[in-house]
Amino acid sequence: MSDAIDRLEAVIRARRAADPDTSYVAKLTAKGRAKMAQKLGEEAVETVIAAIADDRAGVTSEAADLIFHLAVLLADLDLSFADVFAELDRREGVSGLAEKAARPKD
Ligand SMILES: N=c1c2ncn([C@@H]3O[C@H](COP(=O)(O)OP(=O)(O)OP(=O)(O)O)[C@@H](O)[C@H]3O)c2ncn1[C@@H]1O[C@H](COP(=O)(O)O)[C@@H](O)[C@H]1O
Repeated sequence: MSDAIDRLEAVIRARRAADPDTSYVAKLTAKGRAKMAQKLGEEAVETVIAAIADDRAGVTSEAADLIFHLAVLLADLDLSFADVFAELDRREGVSGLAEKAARPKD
């Protein structure tokens, strides 16, 4: 796991119980999971808009917001990027097209 992700997860865990008047993580945590999910969606849309505008600096900034808000949501679910990367490891070497073709048909 990258050091930056490890540090981000540690600070989010530490700040969840902080004073919402002095901590954005605590403020968002107090608002609940639906608000966290909403913020994640907003940051995803902002990343999409920057990408369509070919705004590389914008994508970099919005992607950082996106990853931060994903980390806040994962923490609320007692999940971490280790869980996400373990899933990516499990998928390694499996073509996305082959995986989709093998899905049960409804
Ligand atoms: N990486 C981040 C980070 N990225 C983005 N943000 C904040 O995320 C918010 C999202 O931006 P918006 O403009 O959408 O927020 P907003 O307008 O307040 O949102 P709404 O009220 O409209 O929902 C902003 O307040 C950003 O400052 C972050 N806030 C905190 N961190 C990390 O979390 C740590 C702990 O932060 P605190 O909990 O604030 O101490 C910091 O030291 C950083 O390492």
